[in-house]
Amino acid sequence: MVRIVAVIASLTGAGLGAVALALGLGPTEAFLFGVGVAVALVPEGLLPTVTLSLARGAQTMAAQQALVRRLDAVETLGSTTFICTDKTGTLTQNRMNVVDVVTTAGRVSVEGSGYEPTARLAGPDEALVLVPVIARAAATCVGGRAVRRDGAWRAVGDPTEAAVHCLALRTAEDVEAGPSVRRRPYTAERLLSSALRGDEVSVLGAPEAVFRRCVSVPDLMAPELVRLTGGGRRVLAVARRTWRDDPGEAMEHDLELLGLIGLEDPPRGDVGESLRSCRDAGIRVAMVTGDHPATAAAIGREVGLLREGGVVVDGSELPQGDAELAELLDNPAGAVVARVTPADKLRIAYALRGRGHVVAMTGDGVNDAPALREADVGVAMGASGSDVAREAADLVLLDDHFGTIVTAIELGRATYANVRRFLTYHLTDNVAELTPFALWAMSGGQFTLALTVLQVLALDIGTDMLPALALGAEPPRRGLMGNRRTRSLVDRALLARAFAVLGLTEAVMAMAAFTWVLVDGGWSWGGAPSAALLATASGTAFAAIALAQMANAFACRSTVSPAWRIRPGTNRLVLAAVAVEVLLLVLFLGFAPLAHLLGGSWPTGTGWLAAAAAAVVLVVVDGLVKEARGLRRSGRSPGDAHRAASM
Ligand SMILES: Nc1ncnc2c1ncn2[C@@H]1O[C@H](COP(=O)(O)OP(=O)(O)OP(=O)(O)O)[C@@H](O)[C@H]1O
Repeated sequence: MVRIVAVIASLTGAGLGAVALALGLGPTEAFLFGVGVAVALVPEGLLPTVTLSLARGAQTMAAQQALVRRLDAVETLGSTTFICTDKTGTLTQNRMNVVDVVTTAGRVSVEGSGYEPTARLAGPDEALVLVPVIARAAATCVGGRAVRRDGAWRAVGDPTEAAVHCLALRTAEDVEAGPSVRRRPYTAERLLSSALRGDEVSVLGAPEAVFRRCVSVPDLMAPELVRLTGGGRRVLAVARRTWRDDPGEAMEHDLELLGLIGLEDPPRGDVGESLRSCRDAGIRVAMVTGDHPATAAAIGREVGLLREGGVVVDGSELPQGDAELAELLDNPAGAVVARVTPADKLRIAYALRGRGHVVAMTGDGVNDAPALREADVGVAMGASGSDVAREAADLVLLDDHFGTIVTAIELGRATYANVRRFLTYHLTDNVAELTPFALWAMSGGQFTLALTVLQVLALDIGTDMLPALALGAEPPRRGLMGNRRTRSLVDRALLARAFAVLGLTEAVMAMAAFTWVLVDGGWSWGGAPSAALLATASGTAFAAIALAQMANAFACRSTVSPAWRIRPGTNRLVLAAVAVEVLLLVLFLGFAPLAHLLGGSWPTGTGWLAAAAAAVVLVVVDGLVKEARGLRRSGRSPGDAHRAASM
């Protein structure tokens, strides 16, 4: 954006310089005019202010466990309209615990805490005797472990696997005993893992993947699967066979089904609240998970992601066309896509972007990298994700928490609102700086030029810089997520306020102060004032703009509240910046060598009064416009008025 402004400013400067030449101004004066226009239009302080504001946003996010890997992601985060999130670990705690075992002779419930190897088992005797067999076979397939460390039992490796190992510790003896194990680890493509110990093959995996490989599936398994998944359990099926060859894919067929294991993974406590914030902000959320559709739907309902009328779809049944896919997921009552593959995730990100959404997509696996790159904001898990996913991401969640994504979006929005604040502030100044050059040219040089190019630079880079930076640090307003965010940074409302209200007032007041001092000193239209009179009048115009900008710093803190209704102490940086601005103004006008270089001298008493009036009038005009707009809004809808109150 800064580059675009610079190009427009240069072209406008060159164009108007040429017009001035055509109107009869001498080449030197026309050139001076062109340079003045260009310098006045370029908000020289904007680039560092934007960069520092984004950096500050990134720093605040890091303190909230959200690590931004690219600075511009801060702004993109604030624009997010769709979040595609994992389930396990993001919406849930990823603290797996086996609570159900279904054997071929009936079901057994397991009551144990965390990864502790003690538990109470309840169920029919003929089922209870089968639990150790299932647990041992399942544990053979996994590398994750439940271990005692620093006095507590913890998961080492994948929590699902650690919970399976823990079940074996709770129910079976000599879990590790026997010949060495050759494993085929779990992959999301196969949805299962297997192991060969001696001549016995054990297979553990998603029920549909294991059932397909079994010789037969006892009748009780299908309803038990529905019961378990409907209760939000992650379900693993366990099967076995005898094998006297090398381990490989072939051994994972013609299996005997031993049973099902149901794991509980409680939702994170504050996910419901984060989801409500998303809804208030008009952000859609879809769960995109590798888990079973019924498990995912149950968790979705429990946390409030999926409501009446929401959609649940299996990854293998996604619509072929991208437009239909995006339309299906863009559901205000929530969407769940289960048994999803990395390729599905890539398609989902692509389709939703095609529908105009700004998409944040979470991912942890190596294969998630393309989807993370396709999304506007790729979000990787810092605690459990792979390095490849982190490399591909724009945002890394240090705590894997869904709430952290929402906090990052909120902070992104706050940063975005701040960029709009200081943009308004800078643009106001540009109007006031451009006006003297425009009047001078339009009058064919009859109206004396009020500002020098160096004075314009002193305003842009000197006095304006710190208040703009302070506006970039405006603390987030409560209810910010309730605001529908404007799509573009510079919209009609911002331009109208900066140019037609603030800029116009500041320009009129500065030029009035300048003319007042000139006329008071004996100048009349078309005449050339003495050098001393011009310097005093020019110093007055300079002071009027600088003082009006001090008032503007307070006015720009809000787009709805008049400056007199905003408590100054809530952004002390603005107070400090304005104090420095006063010192700079005194230096620029009172320190003779500098004042001489810039081309303006210390104003008279009436000059100072006229300059101070610019500040007062700017705050009053801005405040009255805000009050009038507030009245109009509350006349229309009280809800709108409340919603708009945050920026
Ligand atoms: N270590 C494992 N061994 C065998 N099967 C497993 C293992 N881990 C998971 N599964 C099965 O594979 C399915 C998908 O699990 P996976 O961990 O790949 O999903 P995910 O995409 O990481 O889930 P989420 O999006 O919720 O984080 C599970 O429902 C489970 O049935």
